[in-house]
Amino acid sequence: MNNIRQYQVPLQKYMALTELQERNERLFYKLLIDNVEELLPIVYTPTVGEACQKFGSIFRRPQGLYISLKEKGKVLEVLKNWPERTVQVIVVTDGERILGLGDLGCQGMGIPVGKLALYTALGGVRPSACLPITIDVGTNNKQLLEDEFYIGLRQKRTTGKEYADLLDEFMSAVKQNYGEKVLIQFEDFANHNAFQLLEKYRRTHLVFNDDIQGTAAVVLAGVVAALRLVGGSLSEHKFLFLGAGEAGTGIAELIALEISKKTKTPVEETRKKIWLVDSKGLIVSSRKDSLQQFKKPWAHEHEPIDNLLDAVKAIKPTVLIGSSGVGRTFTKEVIEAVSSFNEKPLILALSNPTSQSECTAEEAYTWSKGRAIFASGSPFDPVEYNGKVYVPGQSNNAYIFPGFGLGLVISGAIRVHDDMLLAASESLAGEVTEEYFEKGLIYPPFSNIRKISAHIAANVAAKAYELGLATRLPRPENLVKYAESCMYSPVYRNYR
Ligand SMILES: NC(=O)C1=CN([C@@H]2O[C@H](COP(=O)(O)OP(=O)(O)OC[C@H]3O[C@@H](n4cnc5c(N)ncnc54)[C@H](OP(=O)(O)O)[C@@H]3O)[C@@H](O)[C@H]2O)C=CC1
Ligand SMILES: CC(=O)C(=O)O
Ligand SMILES: [Mg+2]
Repeated sequence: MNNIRQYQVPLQKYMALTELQERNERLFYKLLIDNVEELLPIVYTPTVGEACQKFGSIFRRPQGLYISLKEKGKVLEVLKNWPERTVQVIVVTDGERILGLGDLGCQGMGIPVGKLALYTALGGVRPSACLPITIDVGTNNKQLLEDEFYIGLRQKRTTGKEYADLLDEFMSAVKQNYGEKVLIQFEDFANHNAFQLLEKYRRTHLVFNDDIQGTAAVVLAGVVAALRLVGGSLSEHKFLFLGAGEAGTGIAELIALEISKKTKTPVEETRKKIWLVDSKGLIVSSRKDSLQQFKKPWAHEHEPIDNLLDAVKAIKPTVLIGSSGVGRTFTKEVIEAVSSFNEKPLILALSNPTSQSECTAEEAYTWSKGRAIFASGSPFDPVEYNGKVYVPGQSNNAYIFPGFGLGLVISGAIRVHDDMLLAASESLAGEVTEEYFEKGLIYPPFSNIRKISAHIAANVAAKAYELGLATRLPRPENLVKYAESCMYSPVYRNYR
């Protein structure tokens, strides 16, 4: 840590940690686990975003497996080149929507590598059982195509049948090589592929889309926890999203599902509490014909509104959620408006990395005159306002996916079910105790994450057994203890 702390520039810390991960993996994980709050912003958002942007020029050795269009017809052979035979979790991207930074092509590899480092450090999945994969179908990022250090295919993205065929070959090869119980986590695909891939493979493979499903579980947990501060039940709140893509509609759907289950109301009804704004304005029924499939359920009756501020004034949400990938969109006027009709507005600025956050923590607290309950996708330091210190929480799927994946792995689950997401979410919400509420936090600190992950894993595994989706039989009696016993720890053996 002393060495890492010598570096002033976060990207240099990232590079030093990458070298450490390659040189002494056990020490890397020991550092990460013991200093999780300090190192998370380096191996994960925001620094991992910068690392992906500059990936070509900081590249040393491949840390994951690249599968390119050139390998069409040979994907199984390529998979067999990976030296580990037992793989439990794959995180795969095609690099088209890296955080809120857009299409970074092959340079998106930093994301699967970073996510899997968290699978090990936060969720205890053995490093050797983690496989980062980037599928290289080209990039539409002109700057990268012209960059002499770009490491990927120098061509525009392929789409349509060629794309679908490569993905299909990949999905079959993974199952053939690693069996039915390997978890495939889709990460940072653009939404025009993400929803289709999830829909296509969720009945045949153990697949999980972190941006749609993991984000949904973490946000639902934060909102449920926040209700203890704000008051009211979930069904009494009104939600407005800026951004109606994977994160926005994924969260909206899980909230609607939870309200539906709690109030025994059809989900078609509970969706009416939730409104979304996209780049064209409020999603309303008059736009229905031109909307992408995943937005259609959110097209409620309302006159068209083309901007967020007017939507806030018209809808009067109690919860405002940013999932647009565009920074500084929660302006002073927007935050003042939402604070004018809420004693304690709940404001979540989910977009990553920090540069894309809809507002800063300081802006949220200052413009709401210290009344906002605020959390963000990338971390912000505590803020002092009017002599009081406010500690913003981090609303990031990193709270969910490591424990969620561990739960699937230890139960030998063969499919993901929405009820497992609700189970993970409930478990996380239950970890927020009074001492955190007093600081305004709606998530527990990451320093407790391994314990939290073990509880999430146990809850998810319990649900897998209940649903008949678990294959590890008999069911362990104490699932928390069992989860803990399965977790990798970076300790050295004692030799006599
Ligand atoms: N905190 C967390 O754990 C997570 C955070 N994220 C972050 O959320 C962001 C979005 O991700 P994701 O949902 O996958 O992305 P998508 O591309 O799927 O969705 C983005 C949405 O934002 C809308 N949008 C874009 N620009 C504007 C604008 N100027 N005004 C209003 N709406 C706009 C888009 O509109 P249109 O449809 O019209 O193009 C689209 O609906 C990213 O920054 C990502 O890092 C994602 C997952 C997890
Ligand atoms: C956190 C995450 O998954 C994202 O920003 O895409
Ligand atoms: Mg993501």
